[in-house]
Order: sequence, then structure tokens, then C-alpha cells
Amino acid sequence: MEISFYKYQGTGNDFVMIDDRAQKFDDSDLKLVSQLCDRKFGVGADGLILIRNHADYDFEMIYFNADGSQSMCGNGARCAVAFSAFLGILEEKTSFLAIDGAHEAILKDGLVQLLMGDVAGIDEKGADSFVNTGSPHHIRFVDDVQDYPIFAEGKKVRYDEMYAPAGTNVNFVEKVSADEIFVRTYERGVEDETLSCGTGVTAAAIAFGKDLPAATIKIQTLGGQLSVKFKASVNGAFKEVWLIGPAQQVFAGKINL
Ligand SMILES: N[C@@H](CCC[C@H](N)C(=O)O)C(=O)O
Repeated sequence: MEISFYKYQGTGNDFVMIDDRAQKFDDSDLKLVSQLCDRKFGVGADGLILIRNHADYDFEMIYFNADGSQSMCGNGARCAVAFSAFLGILEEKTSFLAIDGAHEAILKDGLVQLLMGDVAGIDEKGADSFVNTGSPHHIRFVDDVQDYPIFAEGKKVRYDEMYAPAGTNVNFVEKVSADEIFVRTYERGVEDETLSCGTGVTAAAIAFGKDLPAATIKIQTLGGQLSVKFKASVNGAFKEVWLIGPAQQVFAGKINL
């Protein structure tokens, strides 16, 4: 069997993209997902995304982490929007379905603006905090994020019993200025630091700007620049949360199985 695929990246978070509108990909074959994401034995990626038809939306995004587990992926969703535009499914605006519900997106000036789900609130975890942005995110503010032991500390929190059994993603955040942060993320399902995490930077921006009347936060990641906009919280909850950044096609190929 031969499968055509495309490789996309959004600020260095990279994905195998498959146009599965004909629904030929066996989405229960998690071994195949992790083999395709393997950087030595497969294409290599942080995750794999299937684009499928949906009766009520422009498309449905089925997202898998590199290990075959599933959750919401912000950077993956931005790449899925760019890929769906490339496939001719949409032009400038879209609404699509993901594992956490419906999303809207706008393609403008080479950037994908993605409307995230509403965020219920921020939970205090000692000196740290926890925010669910469609995927679970532990947030820790640190002084020198460039030199912080992301892998070791991230793994410790990811497997901490307070998050068992599902685990969490872990974000380390440094304040750069009044409206800018630097974020590095240990991702569950990849089990390593990725160059950027969309749901992670969204969670970090909310934790950083939670007391502002309305915020646009600039975010530096190892893979590039993102921004997050949101309205002031009402009763601790955040609505109209937008994740904005680039999404690019890197190459196309065929997989022989
Ligand atoms: N890279 C993603 C997050 C993917 C899901 C995460 N690893 C999890 O399992 O919760 C993003 O850009 O949001």
C-alpha cells in the first residue's frame, strides 16, 4: 500500500499530514502512527494529522502525538488549516472540528489565526499553575529559561502523581517584557522538549496576562515567534482566545507499507 503525505511545521512543531478524506487510513493502527513519526525509522515528526470530511464543518482534524496518543494540538491545528487551504477545502476563513470541539480560523498575511476553546480557569499548583487549553498544561515561571533543565524537570512534573494517570505537558516560562514571554515545553506523547507547543504557549500567555483587562502577548519559542490574544477573564474564565503564527509546508512524499 502507498500513502501520500505532506510534512508541515508550525514554529518548529512538525507534523506528518495526510489527506484522508477518502478515509483509507486505519486510525486504530497506533503502531503505524508512531512508526511514521519515528525520526530514524519513519518520516519523523512530533505528531500525525488526518484531514477528514465532516458533514457540519469544512473538515475534521484527527491528531495523534508521536506515540499514538491523542489530544488537542494548537500548532497542529494551524498546520491543518494551512494544509486544508492547500487542498482547496477552504479559502480565508474556516470552521473545523477537533478533539476538544469546534474551532474557527483565519488565514491572513501568511499567518494562521486560530480560535481556541474557552479556558475554564487557572488552578494554583503551589508556586506553579495549571491551565487546560484543550490539552493539559503545567506552567512554571523561571528566571533563565535558556539554561533551565527542561527535559529533567519537565519529565518529573509530567509523571508526578498529581497528574496521574493521564499526565500533563509542562511549560517553563520567562518574562521578557510587560507583554512578551519566552516559553519552552516538555510535551507528553512526544516525551521530550519540542521546539514549540501551541496549546502550551496559549496556557502560558493566559497565566502571564491573567490580570490584564485584555491582552495580546508575544511569545518567543525555540522554533519562532507566536502571539496569543484574549479578552479579560469573567469569573476566572477566558473567552475569545486566539493563537496566531505561521504554518508552512516543508515537503511531500509517499510512504510504502
Ligand atoms: N504540540 C501541541 C500539543 C500536542 C498535544 C500534547 N502533546 C498532549 O498530549 O497533551 C500543540 O501545539 O498544542
